Amino acid sequence: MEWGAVVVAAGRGARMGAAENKIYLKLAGKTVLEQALDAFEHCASVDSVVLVVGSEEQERAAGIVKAAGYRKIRKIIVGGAERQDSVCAGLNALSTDGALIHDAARPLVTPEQIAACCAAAEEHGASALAVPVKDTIKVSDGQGFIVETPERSLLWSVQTPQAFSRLELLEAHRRAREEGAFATDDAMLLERLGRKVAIVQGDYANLKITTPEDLPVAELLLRGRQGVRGKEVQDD
Ligand SMILES: Nc1ccn([C@@H]2O[C@H](COP(=O)(O)OP(=O)(O)OP(=O)(O)O)[C@@H](O)[C@H]2O)c(=O)n1
Ligand SMILES: C[C@](O)(CO)[C@H](O)COP(=O)(O)O
Repeated sequence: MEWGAVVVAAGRGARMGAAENKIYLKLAGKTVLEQALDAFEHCASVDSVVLVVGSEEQERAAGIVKAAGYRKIRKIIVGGAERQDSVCAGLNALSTDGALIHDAARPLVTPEQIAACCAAAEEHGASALAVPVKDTIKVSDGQGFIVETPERSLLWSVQTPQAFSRLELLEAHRRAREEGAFATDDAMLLERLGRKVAIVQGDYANLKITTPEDLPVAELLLRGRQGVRGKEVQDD
């Protein structure tokens, strides 16, 4: 199957509290956005990429893409008010049968994880990268009291990339819009239609840059990888 990726970067990064969109912050010498795009550029399963950016940020993103020399980025388009709107805009701009959805805010994704999501979606119809939950999770009553403790062995913390048939995901987005459903990820839009989404076990390191304390952790992990790659080159 031919795979295209929608990389969504049109958020504001309000929880980061930085002066600019968090995806333009630097991590290990590159922007968060470039770290994420690098993985898609280096993944043999991916043919093309649509980058979805904020309305004021098209020029800046185009500059970054040009300077980095990415060959797979076909379009840079403007996103919407919610992540769901940005993904939908990206899906409409993509032309491949398979659609990978990825948050630009996850700079630690690897080409291997992307390829694993494509393979699982080819086998099962749809897939999402996820890691088993480490903490005990509580459900609250919304007023500060615990009401329930779900069985932890069944809980997964879902990440991106998530992989789908492009037309099936577009249809799920259309249904969600029509029915006023709001989802924080794309797997949820298929779940609500009773479709199966396979879990691909990922890595705790594929964190989402959300709040300021995520930055030093991601920097350390990325520098560690660069160190390993540097050593591999020396050993060759
Ligand atoms: N309208 C939006 C909202 C989010 N995103 C993207 O979706 C990803 C995950 O969203 P999140 O981490 O919530 O990013 P922000 O919305 O930027 O953060 P915040 O909620 O703190 O403002 C990010 O890559 C973000 O750029 C997007 O493309 N369009
Ligand atoms: C899709 C996602 O990365 C899964 O963990 C996440 O839900 C997106 O971030 P948001 O903070 O919920 O917008």
